[in-house]
Amino acid sequence: DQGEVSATPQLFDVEYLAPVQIGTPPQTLNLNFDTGSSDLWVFSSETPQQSRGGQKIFEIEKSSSAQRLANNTWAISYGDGSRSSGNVYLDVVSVGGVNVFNQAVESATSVSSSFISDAASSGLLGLAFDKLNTVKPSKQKTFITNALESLELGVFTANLKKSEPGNYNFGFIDETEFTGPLNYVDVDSSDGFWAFQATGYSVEGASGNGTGSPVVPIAHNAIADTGTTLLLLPAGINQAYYRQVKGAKEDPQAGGWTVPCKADLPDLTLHIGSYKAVIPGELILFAPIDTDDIKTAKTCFGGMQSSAGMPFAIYGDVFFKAQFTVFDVENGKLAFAPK
Ligand SMILES: N#Cc1c(N)n[nH]c1N1CCCC1
Repeated sequence: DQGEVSATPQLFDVEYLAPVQIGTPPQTLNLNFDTGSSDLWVFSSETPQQSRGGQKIFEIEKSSSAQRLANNTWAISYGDGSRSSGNVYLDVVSVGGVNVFNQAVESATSVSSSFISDAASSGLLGLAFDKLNTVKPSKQKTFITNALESLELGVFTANLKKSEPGNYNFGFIDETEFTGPLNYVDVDSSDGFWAFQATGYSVEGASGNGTGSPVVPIAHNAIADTGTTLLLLPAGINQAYYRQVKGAKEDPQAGGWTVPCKADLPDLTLHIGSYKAVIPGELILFAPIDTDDIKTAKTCFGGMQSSAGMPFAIYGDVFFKAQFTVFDVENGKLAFAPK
């Protein structure tokens, strides 16, 4: 079996939503596919009215195949301080035609403010490792773990795009979505994340001769996380990069590095083993912070920020807009390729 779903960016590419069918008859909800967590949770008929902000909800009572997983609950909190919790059901879940029966569908009875105010997202579909699932007392499996035996190839892939829909594929690798060979890297899933080792970076134009700075070996542990918007890297990489940008500054008021919206940003190359992952400078220009009109805005937030204080760097959506990525569940590997 195999399937493909669109991944549609919300305003300023802050998150990407994909359609998921849940229950019988199928109810389609747009969920945030998150390779940084392992719970599939939804706004539902159990979510208090006061905690809804216009999201489409999963109407549990309308699904003839929904079964309560008695005496089990879930509660999750994310790195940005957001959190949600509730009850657990088993039901049929389909993504791009890939069907999983008896998938744990976690129904929210409580959600924090940032979820309430995100009207477009009906919840999350976790794609990290089962170890991170929060259901207690019986930890549940992710959609991809449950789907694995039915998939042609034990993989899923991410092909996100700047300001236009991309896609997630399940069970196959579409060679038309990338160029050149796939570069495989080892994954350490012992903490439940798609964690890997990056070996350094270089900044185009840094040496002034256009061939880019020498590789600076700031090796760092990183996770591949589609649920994070930006590229969060060691402070030293941020300093070396933004020092090349006239008008860039680290502004605690803004929450990090800002650049003039008209800046011509250099490319950033992330060295992963022998692979050079090039992040085009224009992807490191993120949302305007002084107005909502990018045409007149003067100051923009940087698409790369510091991971200082975090246990690892986080390769978020900015990275996946530049690099086609294979999440090889079968072999516990990641693979990257330019697009
Ligand atoms: N913070 C954070 C975070 C992350 N590292 N992966 N997914 C996250 N979220 C999903 C929905 C809210 C935050």
